Amino acid sequence: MGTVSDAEKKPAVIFVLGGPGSGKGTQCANIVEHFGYTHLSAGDLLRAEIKSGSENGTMIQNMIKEGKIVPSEVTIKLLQKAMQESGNDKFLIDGFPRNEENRAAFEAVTKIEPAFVLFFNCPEEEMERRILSRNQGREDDNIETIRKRFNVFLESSLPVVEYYDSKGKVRKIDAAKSVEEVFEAVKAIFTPKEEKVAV
Ligand SMILES: Nc1ncnc2c1ncn2[C@@H]1O[C@H](COP(=O)(O)OP(=O)(O)O)[C@@H](O)[C@H]1O
Ligand SMILES: Nc1ccn([C@@H]2O[C@H](COP(=O)(O)OP(=O)(O)O)[C@@H](O)[C@H]2O)c(=O)n1
Ligand SMILES: [Mg+2]
Repeated sequence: MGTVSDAEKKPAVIFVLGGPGSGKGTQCANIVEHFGYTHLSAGDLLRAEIKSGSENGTMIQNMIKEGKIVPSEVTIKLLQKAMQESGNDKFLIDGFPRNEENRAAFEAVTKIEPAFVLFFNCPEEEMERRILSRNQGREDDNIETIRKRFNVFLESSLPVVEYYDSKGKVRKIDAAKSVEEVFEAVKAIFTPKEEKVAV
């Protein structure tokens, strides 16, 4: 505990960001299959926390319904627990950090810097279409909440992407294409250069 060897064992983290409906979850599932990462969706962890009947459940549910961002203390605890339980040492953290508070708190608490940020760039009309046909029974996938989530994305989440961009850490993907085409672009980022076949 707290030794140098612990510091050496810091897990590899990739933040997967993009607006609601940009395809983060879909592409993370593909990356898991091909590259052995563990996928941790902050939204999925928060929804599981509601279902578990936790004391924070009602607060989380209300915030999700309003498209607001849950205090990072709650979300980071869930992420840390899932990381420990996974037994893996490489993670796709999907939908987090969603604002500056998420970002700064994660860094302060875990001391982990992401290897890079995978950013799915998609026009709002396309994201809206996708969410409205997602059919996962989510309480926030209605037009009223979607509009609020888009505003939060523009005002709070994009600045986080810009912060990492200023550090040269953003790998931006055109997410408006088909699932297959987007995954081709994703694969190019995850495949080490020496393994790429020259053409
Ligand atoms: N490239 C794509 N083209 C069309 N539909 C997509 C694409 N990627 C994902 N979808 C669909 O759009 C919806 C939102 O995708 P999802 O992966 O849940 O996005 P996010 O996690 O960013 O909100 C899902 O119903 C998914 O099947
Ligand atoms: N870091 C995060 C991620 C999600 N959330 C909440 O969970 C909701 C759904 O997040 P999600 O990542 O599952 O949504 P999508 O971008 O996948 O559509 C967000 O709108 C927030 O209310 C949060 O509070 N903090
Ligand atoms: Mg998602």
